[in-house]
Order: sequence, then C-alpha cells, then structure tokens
Amino acid sequence: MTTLSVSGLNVWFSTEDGPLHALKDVTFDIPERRIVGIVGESGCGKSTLINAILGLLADNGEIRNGEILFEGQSDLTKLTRREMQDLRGPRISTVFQDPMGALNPVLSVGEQMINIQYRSGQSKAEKAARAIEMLKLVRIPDADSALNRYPHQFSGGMKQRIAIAMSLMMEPALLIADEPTTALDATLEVATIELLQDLQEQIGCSVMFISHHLGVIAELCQDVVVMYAGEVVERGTVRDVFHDPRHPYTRRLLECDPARQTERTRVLPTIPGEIPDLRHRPEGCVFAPRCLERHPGCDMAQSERMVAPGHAARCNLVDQSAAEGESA
Ligand SMILES: Nc1ncnc2c1ncn2[C@@H]1O[C@H](COP(=O)(O)OP(=O)(O)OP(=O)(O)O)[C@@H](O)[C@H]1O
Repeated sequence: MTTLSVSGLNVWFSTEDGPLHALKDVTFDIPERRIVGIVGESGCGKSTLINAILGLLADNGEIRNGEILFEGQSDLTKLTRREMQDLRGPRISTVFQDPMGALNPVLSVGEQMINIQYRSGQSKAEKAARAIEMLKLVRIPDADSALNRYPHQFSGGMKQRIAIAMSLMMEPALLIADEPTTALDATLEVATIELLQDLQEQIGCSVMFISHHLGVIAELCQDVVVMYAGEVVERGTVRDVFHDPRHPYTRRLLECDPARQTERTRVLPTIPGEIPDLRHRPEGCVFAPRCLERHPGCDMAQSERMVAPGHAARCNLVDQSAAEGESA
C-alpha cells in the first residue's frame, strides 16, 4: 500500500505583487515502510509541501487542484480542520531541525511524553512505562530518571532524540522529518541517522525526509524526489537517480562524486544563478535559465517522462537522447 500519494498538486500564494505559483503539478508517492528523501535548494517549495500535507498552509496559500491521498483513503486536501488535527500527531507526525519546537521548556520530559498519549486509553503508569520504553529505544541513558528531567538538562543531540521518540510514540503511519540532523555535528548526525533507520524498521512507518545533504539522502533513503522551483524535476530510487541522473539539475547537484567529497561539501553545491521569481514562471522549462544543456526545445512546456520503471524526469532532453539512442 502507498502511505502518501501526492498527485498534480498545485499551491498558490496571493501576494501584494500578484499570485505566486509555489508548487506546480507536484506528483510523487511514499510507499509503505519506505524512506523517501526530498531534496532541493532553498525556495524550491519544501516547506510549502510539508504545510500542504499537514493542512497548515499560511492564510494566503491555497491548494488549487491536486490530491494528497493518505493511506489510499483520505484526500488530505478535502479534510476539515478538525479531521486534520486528529491525523496530525498520531498518524502523521513531524520532527524538525530545532527539537525545542517540539519540547516544552517548562514541562518535564515525562509529563510531555504522557500528555502525548492522551487518547491511548491507558493508565498514567502505563503511559509512563511506554515513555520509558521509547526513551530507551532512542538510547537516552538512565531512561527512568530522564522522565523527571526538563529539556534544558539534555544536550542538543539528546533533545533531538527525545523529540524523535515523541514523534514516534503513537506509531504514526508517516513521519515527516524536516532537516532533523542539520543542526547536529557530523558524529551526532551519523548516530541520529542510524537511529532513525532502526526506529523506522521497528515501527514500520514511512518517512518523508527533507534534506539538502545529498550524502545523508544517499545513506538513509530508498527513494528520492528532486525539487526545483516548486516542481518535481526527477524522482525514482536513490540508486537510479544518483547513479543515472536524467535531469540536468540533478546532474549539476551530483556532478562532484560524493564519495570524493568531505562531509562539509556533500551538501548541495551552489549552482550559478537563482530560482526564478515564481510570480513569473518561465513558459518553458523552469530550470532552463540556469541550465548548461539548454536547447531550443527547452522553451516549450516540459512534461514528466518515465525514463525507466519508477524513474521519471521532467526534461525534454530525456526524450531527445532516447530518440538519438534509437536512431544510432
Ligand atoms: N506565505 C507565503 N506567501 C507568499 N509566498 C510564499 C509564502 N510561503 C512561501 N512562499 C514562496 O513560495 C516559494 C517556496 O517557498 P518554501 O518556503 O516552500 O521553500 P523551501 O524550499 O522550504 O525554502 P527554505 O528551505 O528556504 O525554507 C518561495 O518562492 C517562497 O517565497
């Protein structure tokens, strides 16, 4: 079963300078029990995508068309505010870069972990036992006494692990992890990624993992969705997309062999130029103004093409090279 299926999603923001088309025809799946990485430069629409899934778009934002199917049943774009509230947390949970966004500084860790289970129907002692079990799972030393401590009494890495424990406590079907390791140093980042891998396997949830760190995506994810200027430009398994990138944008991102780079340079390389103003999208390919492989066909609208089973790219060049291959 597919945990999340986003198809033809379009999000617009109204701004003083006119309508801004932030997400255009975004389509991808998060299959059951898989970790899907979302990668792209700042401004490519990652936050807008998360907010659209969670029903938390800003007041000036609007989903004009498209579908976000959760567990093959509910179209999240059609749910009421109340219905979305019921899903957020227990069924679709989140973990962000700053764990303090999830932790209340004036409540003990135990109180917070017990409060999260408000609908479990269990006694307080059972909830406390579950909290200790989760703290052990995320490798917090001395988990029993950790319940009585406050967030500021833990290191940054431990706070993030507690936030992860809280987000997985109700065994959600989908965890949305937005740059959860970016603020951590390299050693803690590796440990946190290994932990996420372990927990995902144990709990059996799907994960949408947002990162601008290609090395982390390669390490953790099975599938990857490459976004540019609010469009999905390429998607497929990490193996296919990273070993045989078909969109010029993906190729630019990957052009330096990650294996030969240091931890620091494995983050997204800077590509000359900027994401276009999304109030004035180019008629043709949105990446064309920065593309080194630009040709006249790029001035026409691009549609997504399957380049191999499960591997798609939104680039007219894909067909051209395929056609060249056939005629050679
Ligand atoms: N409330 C808003 N009103 C107007 N424009 C918005 C709003 N929110 C986002 N945008 C625009 O939508 C586009 C996508 O923004 P978004 O924040 O989703 O990108 P992002 O990839 O998450 O970037 P970052 O990594 O910097 O947070 C940008 O052009 C941004 O300016």
